[in-house]
Amino acid sequence: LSVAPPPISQGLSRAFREVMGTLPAAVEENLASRGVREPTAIQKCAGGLLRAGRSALLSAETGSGKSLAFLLPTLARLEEPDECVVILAPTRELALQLATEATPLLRGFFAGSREDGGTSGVELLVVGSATTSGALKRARCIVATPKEALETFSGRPGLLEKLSKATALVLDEVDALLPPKKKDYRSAGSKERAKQSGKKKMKKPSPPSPAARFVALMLKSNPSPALQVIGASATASRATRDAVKQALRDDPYGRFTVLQGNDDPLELVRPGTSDETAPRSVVVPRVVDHRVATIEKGATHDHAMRVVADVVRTVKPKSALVFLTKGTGYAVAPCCDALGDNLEEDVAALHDLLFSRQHSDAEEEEDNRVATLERGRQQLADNVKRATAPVLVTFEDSARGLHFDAVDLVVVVGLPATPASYLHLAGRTGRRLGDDITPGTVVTVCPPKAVPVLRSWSKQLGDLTFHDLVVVVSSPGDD
Ligand SMILES: Nc1ncnc2c1ncn2[C@@H]1O[C@H](COP(=O)(O)OP(=O)(O)OP(=O)(O)O)[C@@H](O)[C@H]1O
Repeated sequence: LSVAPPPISQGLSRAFREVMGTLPAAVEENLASRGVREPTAIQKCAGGLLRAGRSALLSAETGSGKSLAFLLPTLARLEEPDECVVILAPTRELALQLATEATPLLRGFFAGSREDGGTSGVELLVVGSATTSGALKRARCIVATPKEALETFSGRPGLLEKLSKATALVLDEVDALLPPKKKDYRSAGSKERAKQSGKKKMKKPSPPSPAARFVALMLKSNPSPALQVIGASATASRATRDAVKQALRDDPYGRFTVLQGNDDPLELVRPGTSDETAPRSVVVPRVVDHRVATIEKGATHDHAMRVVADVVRTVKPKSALVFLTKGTGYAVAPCCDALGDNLEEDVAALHDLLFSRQHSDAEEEEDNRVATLERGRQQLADNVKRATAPVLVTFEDSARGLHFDAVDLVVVVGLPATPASYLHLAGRTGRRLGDDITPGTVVTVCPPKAVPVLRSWSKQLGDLTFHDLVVVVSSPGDD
């Protein structure tokens, strides 16, 4: 099976231009090659606001184009050669994807200008990436995971100077970077009794996360009144906004304080409703079909992968992503081997596909590093588009924000940690391809006891229905 390329757009619609402004021809061409024509709902809601330099949190369903919604306005606002946009992402997989997405756009914005000089201007700061201080100082877009960003910039005045020139700080998958505080669900009575008996556990406050510390470092280093802060996530909520505001509270320049009578400095932008108090709608497109299949409790990874192989043969996907949840204790490599033994299709660890080439050239020259990034991504795209159905295996933690055109089956092995985790896993399918949203199936493979728990999340997940998957058991080679 081969995957149809996204339909070639006939050029951007008037609505898109109204939302995103006039874009250079090279940017338009790049968008056209991706089938972009009309703005998505979140792009419509957020485009004008972000172009005007406002800070905001973007909340819209998975696969709905949040990345372009923040990339286009922020890159378009870069003017001076030393200005830059800093993007934080919780995983290096997502950081790599964002850097890859930003590269041609940035080139498009600066094509022909003297500073282009053959480099993309996008620098990636993740474990294993090779970057230099010189490249970071010249970068127009720095994409990083929080720990690596913190380690690179802390205590280095030469580089902190670069942060002072940032026009925007983007926190992609913001609720993973700055998780909302857990609520204390104990009743008032039980809290009072615990207080009186003196038994209330004095919980040590946890130290600030690397993301929170990087945000603080950035605010301290950047005195610009125009610094824009943008967060994005399918599961961004008012609680997320409170968590972000908490991180912005100590801004030494007081830029994110709500002044009476003024607009909120961090608007929560959700398409479909102007009422922030309205209940959350489903955040995975309705075209996604949710199913369950069972394995024995405590099943070995061999047994679990035999069931996953049956699921793949039953659904017959173009491409599948298999997520191993933490609770299973399964490791990726043995699961890849076991699945490979049970399937004819190629099975690979997502991590190997994304990063194998990256590691090999730690000393590469600057130009080559950009090429390496693109090659890695191209390799991935080629693998996913091959004639056989590739099956990629990874941990649940690496799911957030990843986009692969061809994935029409997601297999979740074990029960995800929370309903929100389920949504981010499920949301790897049913994603936008040109003007359409491709349908997909999500199958959770878990012990029978976990099924009622999954079904009990149905309401929270926007009234999703989990049907049983009738698995066709067959052996490799059967037709
Ligand atoms: N206006 C558009 N028209 C057509 N395709 C688009 C448009 N905007 C974005 N896309 C494409 O939609 C796909 C999904 O976009 P993106 O990865 O930004 O989703 P997302 O909202 O960030 O999802 P998630 O919440 O899962 O991270 C990408 O392939 C992107 O190129």
